[in-house]
Formats: sequence, structure tokens, C-alpha cells
Amino acid sequence: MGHPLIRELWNHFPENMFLVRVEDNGHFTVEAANPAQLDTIGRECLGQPLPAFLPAATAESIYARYRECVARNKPMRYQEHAAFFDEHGNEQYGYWLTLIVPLHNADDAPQRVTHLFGISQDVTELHRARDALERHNQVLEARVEQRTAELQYANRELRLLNGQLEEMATRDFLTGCYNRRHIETLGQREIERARRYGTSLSVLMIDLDAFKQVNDTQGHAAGDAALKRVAASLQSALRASDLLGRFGGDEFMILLPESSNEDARATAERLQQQTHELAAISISVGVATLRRDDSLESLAVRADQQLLAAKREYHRKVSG
Ligand SMILES: Nc1nc2c(ncn2[C@@H]2O[C@H](COP(=O)(O)OP(=O)(O)OP(=O)(O)O)[C@@H](O)[C@H]2O)c(=O)[nH]1
Repeated sequence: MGHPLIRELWNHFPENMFLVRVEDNGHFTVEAANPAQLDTIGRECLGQPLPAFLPAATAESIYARYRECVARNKPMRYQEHAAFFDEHGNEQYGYWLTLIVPLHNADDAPQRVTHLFGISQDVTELHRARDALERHNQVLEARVEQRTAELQYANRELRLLNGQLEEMATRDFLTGCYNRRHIETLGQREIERARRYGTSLSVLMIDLDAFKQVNDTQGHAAGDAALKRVAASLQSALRASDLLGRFGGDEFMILLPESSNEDARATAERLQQQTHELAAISISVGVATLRRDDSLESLAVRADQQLLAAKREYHRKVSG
């Protein structure tokens, strides 16, 4: 170690330093090792080829690197996971980050690599920390994944419940058609739409005839069943765009978008016929069609007046 600076560096550098001689028989012999290197593998390495003091597999993999460095005649930096015997002869495993530099005897043959100078840093702890971090990350990722799945499940449940709630808020519990509040909301919407697009809109108000009698003679449950049958038969006779709601008691409201008064009257007759056939119930129907100054209320009132007139007619027919 000629120069004092090099000597000081060699003696006090905290990482392992070594000098190996390139032998003609394919071996590499340790010519020198700094104190840090000797602390790691012991003095036995000095003057020895690698297989003399390293496990065979480790020596072979290091030899492969050395040979490559000699062949390329360029410094090489690599990392390896290697087994070695410590100064007490115990087998140890570690990760090493190594730099090897080919050296030449300039006077002799300038291109021939005679030695390799190496600096090796023990990065085992770094690896352990990285592994631990990776494991920790995996645990975290798994936890995040699980939480995400739980959240998605909760969201689905919430959407389902919201759907059910909305259903409950808009539907009539007994018949399944829209409740009064919702059919009125839809009525407002349909009036706005009809005005915007200049289309017609008709409303039917329907009341079951002599329904009280069903309740009185067959009981309330039979009355409920009849209401359901009527709602179902009304629904089945309507177009998809028509909207059926239970207005209260035995009264229903139907919105018929894009229906003229004439169309609505034809629909009313069809509904009467269908309810009679499918539900064995007679219904009275009032028809009204949207006018320029109408509100939903005034439209419904006119349909109701028509319904009362139809009722009178029904009673007249029945009593007469
Ligand atoms: N089963 C049952 N009956 C109901 C329900 N809501 C209202 N009703 C009954 O429906 C009947 C309505 O009577 P009205 O419309 O006044 O009398 P009606 O016998 O139909 O006579 P007209 O309408 O004049 O033909 C009453 O007996 C109410 O008790 C319900 O949810 N279920």
C-alpha cells in the first residue's frame, strides 16, 4: 500500500476492501484484505483461492463475476446474496454490494488483468429493512383492499336500502302503484313537459263502484284484494308512459301523456272494460285534458267533477 493516504484509507475504511490475484489456472487468490474485510471472514483468506475459505456455491458465483470483469476489462458493480464463513467459522448469509476494478501491470502487458481490486459493502440490514417494509406494505395493501371491499359492500347495501326507501316513499303499500304524493309530483312534471313540447296531457280520476259493499259483505281483506286486482288490471291496460297512482281510498289517478281528450276517453272505456273482466269490479272514470291556464289542481278538479257526473250516471243506471 504505497502512498500513506492509500494506506490510511485501506486501514480505516469501514467497508471491506480486497485485492485478488488473477491466476493462470482460473483461480483468484486473495493477496490482501483490509482490516474490515478480515473482521468479516478472518485471516485464513490471505494467500488462498476463494474456494479454500468460502462455501463452494458462493465461491463459484463470485468467480463468475471476477471472470466477467477480467473478460470485459472494465470495473463492475453488482449485488449478491452470498453465504460465507465468519471469523469463527460459522456460516453466515448476507447481501453484498461490490465494486471490482481490473488492475494491470503496465510494464508487463498493459492489456492483461493481473489483479482485481474490490470494495464490498454489507447491505444485509438494508435488505432486511426493505423486506420488512415490503411485508408491511403487503399487509397494508391487504388491509386497504379489505376495507375497500367492505366499503363497496356497505355502499351496495346503502344503495339497496336507498332504493327500498325511495320505493317506499313513492309507492302505495297495498297496490304497488304510485302513492298520492308521487303521482302529484309526476303530474307537475308532466304538465311542465307538455307545455315545453306543446303536447297534450289528460288525466283520469277513477273510483270503484259500490266498493263499500265489497268491504261490508266480504270483509276488509277481500276489499284489499279487490283494490290490488283493480290496480293490476288498470296497470296492464296502460301504456308504459302512462302513470298510475292511488289517490286515496278506492280512488286512482292516471296521467296520460300525449293523449288528447278523445284518446283519454277511449282509454277510460278500455280500462272500464278490462277492470270489469279481470277484477270483476265496475269503475267510474272522469276525464280532463290540460288547458292553457291549468294547474295540476284545476286539472284534477275537472277530472273529479267528471267522475262525480259519471258516478251519478252509474247510480242512476243501478237504481233505475
Ligand atoms: N279494504 C279497503 N277498503 C278501503 C280502503 N280505503 C278505503 N276503503 C273503503 O272504500 C270505501 C269507499 O267508499 P265510497 O267510495 O264512499 O263508496 P262506494 O261504495 O265505492 O260508493 P260509490 O263510490 O258511490 O260507488 C269505503 O268503504 C272505505 O272504507 C282500503 O285500503 N282497503
